[in-house]
Amino acid sequence: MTAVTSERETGEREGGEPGGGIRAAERSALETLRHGIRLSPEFRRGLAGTMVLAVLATLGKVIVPIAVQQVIDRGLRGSAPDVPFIRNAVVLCAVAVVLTALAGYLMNIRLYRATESGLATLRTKAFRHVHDLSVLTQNSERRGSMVSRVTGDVDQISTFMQWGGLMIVVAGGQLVIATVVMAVYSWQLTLLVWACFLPLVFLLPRFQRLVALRYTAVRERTGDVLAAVSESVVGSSVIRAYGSEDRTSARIDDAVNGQREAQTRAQKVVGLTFPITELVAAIALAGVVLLGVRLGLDGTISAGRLVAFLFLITLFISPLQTATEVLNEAQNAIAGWRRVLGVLDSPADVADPENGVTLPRGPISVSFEGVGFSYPGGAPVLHDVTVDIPPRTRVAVVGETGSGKTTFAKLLTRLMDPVSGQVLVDGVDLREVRFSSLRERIVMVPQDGFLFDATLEENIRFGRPAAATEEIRLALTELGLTDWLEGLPAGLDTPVGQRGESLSAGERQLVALARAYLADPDLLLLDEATSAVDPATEVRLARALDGITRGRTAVSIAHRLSTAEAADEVIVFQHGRIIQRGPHAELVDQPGVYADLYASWTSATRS
Ligand SMILES: Nc1ncnc2c1ncn2[C@@H]1O[C@H](COP(=O)(O)OP(=O)(O)OP(=O)(O)O)[C@@H](O)[C@H]1O
Repeated sequence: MTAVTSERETGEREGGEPGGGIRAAERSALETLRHGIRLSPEFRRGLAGTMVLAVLATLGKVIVPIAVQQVIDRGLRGSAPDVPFIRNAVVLCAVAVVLTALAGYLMNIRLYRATESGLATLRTKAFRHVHDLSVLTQNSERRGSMVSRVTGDVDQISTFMQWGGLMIVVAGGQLVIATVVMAVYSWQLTLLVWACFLPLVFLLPRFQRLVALRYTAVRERTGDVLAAVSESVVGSSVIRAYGSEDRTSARIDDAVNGQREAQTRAQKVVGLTFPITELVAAIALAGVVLLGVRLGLDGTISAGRLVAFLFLITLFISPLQTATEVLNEAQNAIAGWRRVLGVLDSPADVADPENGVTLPRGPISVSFEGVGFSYPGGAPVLHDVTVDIPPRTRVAVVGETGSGKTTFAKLLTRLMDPVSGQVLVDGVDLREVRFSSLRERIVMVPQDGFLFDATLEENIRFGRPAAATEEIRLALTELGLTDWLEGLPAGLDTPVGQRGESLSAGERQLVALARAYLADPDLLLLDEATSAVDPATEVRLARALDGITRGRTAVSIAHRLSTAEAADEVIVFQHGRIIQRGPHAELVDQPGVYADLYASWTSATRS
């Protein structure tokens, strides 16, 4: 069970905790569980009934030893067996066994139902919250970790809640009830049994720590395998192009072997639990037989009680045999809870305002007033940016790499909020605008717009889910893309593949533009793609860009300065400040950053 759990893990464990994760890591195991159950109250639903069934299932297990004792001591005591008594005892045993099995089954069903609905709530809450987190929290290195938290980590909790948690309840009850019955039969033999098992009870947690350590190594090695395999799959074209298949295979082989060895080392320790508990049980049995016979000869214990004792000892063994695994699972589950709660506790730093403003439709104006921004823990990347963009103006934002252009665009779409100053649309602070209104009026087309594994039509419709096929066709016609559409094998029904891999980079941009055009925003932000495209697509892109920006306020992060040439105004960024502003024709004649950028761009494109 543990091994399976470990293999499901992704290797992305403790690292990359979002802000709240630190708090979550400080919580004690009990607090973590309490907090988790508060967030998904379904876990508690019907718990009292489940506990009653657990007690019944456990009680049922001691009925057989008690019946055996009664049959031997009372049914077989006289010169002739008391057949009716024995028959009643057998029937009672049969009923008890059936009822125990039934109670166990019902308890399982109830437990599964409660844990599954609790986990479903947890998953939904975690996924929703991931969407609420700003881009600051969701930077690329953390996205994978977020996904593993809401999938693998929740699965880990699930394994424990449905198996380990139950084992703790049943096994704990089994130990208590068996001890009580044994003590009633003979306190001397009970002491003997506990004396044999007590060292094991102290030893098991230490043992479990060793198991946990070995499984940590397994998880690390599993992470290596995943990293090696995913890198080789993602980079398969580069690997083939450079003929480095052998090196890649060797890396994968090493990782797989490392995981196999770690897994074997872990299993060696886990496998020890069984023989050790068996050995202790055998010693206890031998001791009980020896001492029991002496007590029997003294007349202190009856034959029936002694035999029942031997049965009761077996009730001891199973919980102890699985204790190492259960403890390990409990530890994994608590770690899983901590990581999931870490996601849920990360504050959504860009919040939808309560009673937010809905902006009326129509041409939009933008103002940045003394805006400053720095990424968490980083140096300021925008300094006192002040700029006005009148409605229906086409603005090109240019600057060297890392000068702050994308940060400017992210602030304008409220993917994050400024550290100082404010961003206004139509005179309203962005922080006061209702999310739905904001997303309707302002659309950003990123460099590589994400395409879903669906048809071209479905991908374009993402801009406006209610759009009819004819409207999608019309949008493509208005953007001058009819010839492109007709050239595609299945027209609008062409599948684009995962992330749009069946299309060229330029075609993916065309789809992203058509999607934005269909959304019909009043302010359009374009992060122009840097990848080179073929001349025919270049012409189509230019045509589509012209069509999409016409009559709107449009801000383009221009990597090709032809976009700046066509814009009404150019804004030049350097080191997070606006250092030049004006039409291309004016700026290109002034000595300065823009003229230099333009000169190097023209020489690069002409060479
Ligand atoms: N998520 C982030 N976390 C920390 N720092 C960041 C992050 N994103 C960008 N930066 C830093 O902010 C600065 C401005 O980056 P920005 O992406 O705005 O520049 P840019 O002008 O758009 O660059 P490019 O043309 O290469 O896209 C850079 O120094 C960059 O390293």
